[in-house]
Amino acid sequence: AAWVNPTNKCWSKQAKRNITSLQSYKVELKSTGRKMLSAYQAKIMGEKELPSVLVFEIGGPFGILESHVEYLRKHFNLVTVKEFQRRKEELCEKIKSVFVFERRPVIDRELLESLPRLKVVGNSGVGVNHLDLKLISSFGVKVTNTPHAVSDSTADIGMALMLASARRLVEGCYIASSPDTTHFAVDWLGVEVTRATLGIIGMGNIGYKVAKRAKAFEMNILYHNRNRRKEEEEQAVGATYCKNIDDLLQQSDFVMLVVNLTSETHRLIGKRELELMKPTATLINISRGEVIDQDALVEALQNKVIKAAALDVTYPEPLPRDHLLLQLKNVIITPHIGTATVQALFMMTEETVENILAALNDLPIPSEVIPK
Ligand SMILES: O=CC(=O)O
Repeated sequence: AAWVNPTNKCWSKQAKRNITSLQSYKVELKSTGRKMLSAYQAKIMGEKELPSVLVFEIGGPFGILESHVEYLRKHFNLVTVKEFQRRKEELCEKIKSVFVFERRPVIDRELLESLPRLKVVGNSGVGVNHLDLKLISSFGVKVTNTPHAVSDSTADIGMALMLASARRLVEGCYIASSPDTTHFAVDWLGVEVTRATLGIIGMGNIGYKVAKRAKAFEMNILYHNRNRRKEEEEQAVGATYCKNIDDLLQQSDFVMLVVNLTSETHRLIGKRELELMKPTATLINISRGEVIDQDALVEALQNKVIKAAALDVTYPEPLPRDHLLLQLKNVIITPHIGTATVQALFMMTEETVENILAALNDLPIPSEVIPK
């Protein structure tokens, strides 16, 4: 029987969904993506079978979500790590891509050496600090990520942490549900986010989405970024550029970290930076734990150098149960849930599929990560 390309049907539906749901991705899809989608179809039609893609596992706490499997199988022949290990000789010549979610599967030299036809590592997520980009690239393999799919949900978590910390939401939940509570006293107060100063460090896709949200809270927005944003982009969200991070730290009521973890941002916030912050300020981290010197942060929180911290990321994750950060009342910690929404996870899968297909078909890749 003739091989029927299952991507055909799915792309048109998919393209429509992308265009309505991926706000900032819209622009890219319109200019390049739409053309690319039909180009994929043309190219893929010429192939006899779907490309084989290695995934960690299907289902389970660390595997591909069951609800994504059907979609992925429309584009790829999925090979789990276990299956690959069992049938290595036969499969190693077939696998052209690895779909990575968080650290799974680990891409090390041994794996790279065992996959001679590997062309692309598709990371489902924006942060690629867990990938050795130089090593991967030395095998002639490309790396892609999903900066668009993650931006709304991660910006939302930044806002949620800022609001929860400012209004002492976690303490409030405890008081409301504690058996010891007999009446609601107003003997502790939060602070308002409205019209406060927010300093955003890292003004990429996510940082900019945070700024958009903060504008609705009438916040005074400062930002620092390697590259200054265009004037019209600054004006659209009312953000002021701080070339010097120190200025931002000194002026902000809330400092939000939204940078990628690189050698330049590793321990970006240490003792000196915490001391520059206001004693009334809150530090929010939605990037990677290693951007902060955690020991310095514990000390600053204990000594009231800053008022509070709200962290979606730490090192390690999870923290050891006796870690001091878990014992401080002025700290909120969430379990790295920036992208943990139904929508974000599916869009990440979609964006990864598009990246992988583009790479496998020698087409422009929507989100390629180039090693520096
Ligand atoms: O942490 C989440 C991501 O890197 O997308």
